[in-house]
Amino acid sequence: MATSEKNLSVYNKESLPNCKDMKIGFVVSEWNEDITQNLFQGGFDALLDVGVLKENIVRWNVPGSFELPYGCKKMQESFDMLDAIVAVGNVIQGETKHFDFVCQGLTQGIMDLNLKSDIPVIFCVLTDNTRAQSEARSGGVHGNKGAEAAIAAIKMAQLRKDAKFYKI
Ligand SMILES: Nc1c(NC[C@H](O)[C@H](O)[C@H](O)CO)[nH]c(=O)[nH]c1=O
Ligand SMILES: CC(=O)[C@@H](O)COP(=O)(O)O
Repeated sequence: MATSEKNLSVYNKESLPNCKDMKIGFVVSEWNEDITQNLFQGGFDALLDVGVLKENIVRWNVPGSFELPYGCKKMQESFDMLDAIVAVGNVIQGETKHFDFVCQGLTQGIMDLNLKSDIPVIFCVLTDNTRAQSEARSGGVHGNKGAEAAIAAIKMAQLRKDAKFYKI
């Protein structure tokens, strides 16, 4: 299903675990800052809506999306009490192949963090052909990917808790 066939901001609160003790981090890219701020706000608002406490949310900024893996890694090391981290970025195709390398690098970096470390890192990065596509997915006609990512963070945080519970 393509994003254009769904609303990224829609979630079922009833299906979520108790979130009041969850601690969530955001690492936010400053490139395309209007878009990434909207993504962050969408995620922040969704977390409060489902019961996460404002004081249990931490945010760091990085210069661009290519720096997201490093920022998330340092956040994992600095705040080992976090239940999940959301990596927020927006990469828009320009005239050159730079888009491909930024997207490949950040995607591999975030996947590596998920496979090699304990705190889950959620991929809240819009990788779009046009600014219009990014605007539509950060609080526009297709909803807000930040909200989708925040809900994913809650679900992965709970999966991590459940996994520790069942570990002998
Ligand atoms: N063009 C975009 C970038 N480029 C910057 C890189 O992410 C990186 O900060 C730079 O290459 C220095 O290492 N970043 C985005 O997040 N979005 C873009 O559209
Ligand atoms: C994703 C990018 O780095 C890109 O927006 C930069 O634009 P250009 O490819 O025209 O240098």
